[in-house]
Amino acid sequence: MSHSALYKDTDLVLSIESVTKSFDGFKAINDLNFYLGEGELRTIIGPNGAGKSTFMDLITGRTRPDSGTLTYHQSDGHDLDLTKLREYQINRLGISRKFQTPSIYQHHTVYENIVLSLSHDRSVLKSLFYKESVEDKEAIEEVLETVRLQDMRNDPAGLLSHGQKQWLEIGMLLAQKPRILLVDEPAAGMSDEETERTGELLLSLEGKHSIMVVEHDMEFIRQIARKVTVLHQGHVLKEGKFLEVANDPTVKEVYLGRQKHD
Ligand SMILES: Nc1ncnc2c1ncn2[C@@H]1O[C@H](COP(=O)(O)OP(=O)(O)OP(=O)(O)O)[C@@H](O)[C@H]1O
Repeated sequence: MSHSALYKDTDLVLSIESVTKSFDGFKAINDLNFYLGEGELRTIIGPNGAGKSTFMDLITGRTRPDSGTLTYHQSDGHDLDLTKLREYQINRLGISRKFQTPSIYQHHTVYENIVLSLSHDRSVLKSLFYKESVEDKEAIEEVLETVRLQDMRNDPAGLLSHGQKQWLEIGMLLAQKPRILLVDEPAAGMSDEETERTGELLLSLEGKHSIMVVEHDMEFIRQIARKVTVLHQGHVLKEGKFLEVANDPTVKEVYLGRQKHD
């Protein structure tokens, strides 16, 4: 690709250019251009139906674009065309997604859940016989500390609060050391205190992973906002700092105004 030298200089992990995706003739994603930097924490907002989920689906290979390019810039400087890869291959490259509903093993302890996520074999039974290496143990300790679940390590995951379950799942993904982490409405259903802690957690990941957070809660976005991307009708309407975006008349009209009416 002619641009790759430029991309390396600017330390991008992902370049999305002119991407369009239609469902039954309706453009859920319409000429989307988007760039994600190494280690950046990006928030994606937009009204219902703006195309946020489809956008995430395109990155993870769950959905294929009709046209346009999705380029993953590997740390060794080589570019990969994500549209040519299957979902599991994209995941193996280090692109992970945290869905809203946690998929943890309720009857296993917090610690075991992280061990399970570390093992490359997908079978639960085999994973339980998986013996962690010294490095694995260190990595697990680091994850437990990051998600602040050290004291709950021996508790069955099913006994955790809603917020703690969400953090555990983020921890399970972190144990796999993703380069890009996509997080879908992490604060949904959380108490104010849990929401704030989730914000602190995401902020602590900045610089270590490239993170994209899709979120609706404006207070939460204000807490974690660095660069904010506003999606509208499958296209980037505005990108910038929280206040720039929040005070933009067009954004207010399509997003904030509509939310007020809702
Ligand atoms: N598989 C599909 N088949 C048909 N239409 C779809 C499909 N997926 C999404 N759409 C349509 O594309 C548009 C964008 O949907 P998408 O779920 O990506 O938006 P969103 O921003 O995530 O919305 P929300 O905030 O409500 O979750 C919507 O109008 C939706 O109805």
